[in-house]
Amino acid sequence: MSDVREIIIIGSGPAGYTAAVYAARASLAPLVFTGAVDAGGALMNTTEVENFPGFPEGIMGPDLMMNMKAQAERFGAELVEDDVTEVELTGPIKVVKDAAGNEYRAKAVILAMGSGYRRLGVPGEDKLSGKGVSWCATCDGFFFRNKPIAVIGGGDSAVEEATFLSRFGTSVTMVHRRDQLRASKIMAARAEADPKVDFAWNSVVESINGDTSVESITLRDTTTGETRDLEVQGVFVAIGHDPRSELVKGQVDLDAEGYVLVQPDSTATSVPGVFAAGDLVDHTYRQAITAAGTGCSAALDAERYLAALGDAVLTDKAFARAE
Ligand SMILES: Cc1cc2nc3c(=O)[nH]c(=O)nc-3n(C[C@H](O)[C@H](O)[C@H](O)COP(=O)(O)OP(=O)(O)OC[C@H]3O[C@@H](n4cnc5c(N)ncnc54)[C@H](O)[C@@H]3O)c2cc1C
Repeated sequence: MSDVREIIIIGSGPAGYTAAVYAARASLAPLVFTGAVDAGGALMNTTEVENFPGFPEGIMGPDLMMNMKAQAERFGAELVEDDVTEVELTGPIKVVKDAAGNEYRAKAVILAMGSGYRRLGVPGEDKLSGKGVSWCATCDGFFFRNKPIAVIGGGDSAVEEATFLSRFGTSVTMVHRRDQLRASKIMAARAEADPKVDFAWNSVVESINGDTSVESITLRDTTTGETRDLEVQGVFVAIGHDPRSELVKGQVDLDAEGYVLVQPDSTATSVPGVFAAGDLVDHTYRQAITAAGTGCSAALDAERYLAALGDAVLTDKAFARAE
């Protein structure tokens, strides 16, 4: 059993690193898989983070994540900069395999693989990401004060983004491929009643244009095929999220949209010894601070689970001695 660790954490966003800080400080020597390409998580792709408590002047996303990494390492977390490609979670000893073909075992696993914002996949989107293109109005809306904005999408979250952004922008154009919103009636009515929100119906984005920042988007009318440019300085893409739960599909319970299900008031999944945190479980808030919060909870839940396992082993030994 010597090569069996106490705890393995998969993911190095705010959820994974916070879980690592707590687990390391509890002397559980966590092994953290950071991911090969996305080490540090979603905030590595953003500029200023202004709403994470403790940084009154804001902090650059990559700096915040480097700080979290350093804090986890300071207390003894061990990092593997690779993707986990396979897991076997059902038994009492969990097996985790990485892309390099190494195999690791642990008594508890924390899943913190996050979720990916769906991208439009059009020219200009990658180049201007963080330079006018955003996936998070709560995070970035403030930067578009008195500027024209477009929100792409027609569901509840797109409407929520649009009505939130109308506080800041001079105008907010909702670009939707259909001729009416997909959002619930009450949400749609809210957008329609907002004097700053207007609509580009039957429209899809062909490209996002600008050299160093967004200057316009090119829209194509889905009924006539005609294209036109719309001058905007902010583009918020709100066409959905996909939790990165493929790795554990079929092993832990997921909801219909693929988010990992946890028990009420807990981070425990359907499998004993497996906990989940951050955007991987979160339909609603999807913020760095909420991910960090549930990362903390997952480490504390795992710590209690391991302590109970230890108690069970001690009790078994005591019974064995008495027999
Ligand atoms: C552009 C942008 C700007 C944002 N700005 C803000 C902001 O200003 N304020 C705010 O509060 N929130 C912001 N957010 C939201 C915030 O980034 C997320 O809510 C938060 O990062 C979620 O944390 P997480 O740890 O759950 O997941 P993530 O940060 O997504 O991290 C997931 C981690 O899992 C790893 N991973 C995934 N699969 C595997 C695997 N198979 N093996 C190993 N590792 C794996 C990835 O490499 C990554 O390290 C922003 C998001 C984006 C995209």
